[in-house]
Amino acid sequence: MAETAFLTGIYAITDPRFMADDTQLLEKVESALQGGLRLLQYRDKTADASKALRQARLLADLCHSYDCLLIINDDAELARASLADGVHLGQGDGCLRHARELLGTDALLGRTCHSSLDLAHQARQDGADYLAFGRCFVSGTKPLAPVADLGIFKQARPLGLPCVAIGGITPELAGQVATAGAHMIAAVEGIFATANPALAVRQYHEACAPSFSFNLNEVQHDPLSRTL
Ligand SMILES: Cc1ncc(COP(=O)(O)OP(=O)(O)O)c(N)n1
Ligand SMILES: Cc1ncsc1CCOP(=O)(O)O
Ligand SMILES: [Mg+2]
Repeated sequence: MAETAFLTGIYAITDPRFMADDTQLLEKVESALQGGLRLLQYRDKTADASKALRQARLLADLCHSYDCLLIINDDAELARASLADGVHLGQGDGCLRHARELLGTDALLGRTCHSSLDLAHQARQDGADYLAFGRCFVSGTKPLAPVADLGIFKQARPLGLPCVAIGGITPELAGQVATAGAHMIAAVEGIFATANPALAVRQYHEACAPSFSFNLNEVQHDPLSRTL
């Protein structure tokens, strides 16, 4: 039977604090994939260009063998060179239109909007495929990120784009974030600081799945909403 794919679910983000070398990176990510992860971001603010390219290529191969999409943080050129599926750009990371020109119409482009509907409108106009709001809670990974109230997800609904929640979201807190209207839950520590990323991904899914299916009704533009 034909299946339909949507930009929804758990969005895991790598962090070199929890995967010290290539072997640990691949082991931790493969565990998350075995738990059902279908969206991963490669994020390493400390990597030099050669490490970033090597690891992004390794992750692209691994993710694609599990039908998982790979997004690269900050760097559209790295996304192109590693055959990743898209790029996540914050407000200081360059222009979405340039990323679209570089990566093409099929690429997934994500934009950080903090807690701002104005930034969200701008991102949609510039061609974003999803919007990210946060941090939602206290985050050890990015403690100084601007705070977003969970009310932002209802306010962003009329934009018709899939919305990601990020920042301090544990499996215990994930249910309320999904109920608030997020389509995706992004997490670093909640998945990769644990000894068992597969279990963590399953716990997030259990907490969020019913709300995720409900929230999808509102999405007008989802680049993945196609029949496979
Ligand atoms: C899914 C997702 N949402 C937000 C961010 C943060 O991006 P940015 O504001 O550019 O901050 P850094 O991650 O670059 O520190 C993200 N990476 N992913
Ligand atoms: C990159 C980023 N942007 C806002 S909060 C955050 C960190 C998310 O990590 P964690 O899930 O460990 O709080
Ligand atoms: Mg960034």
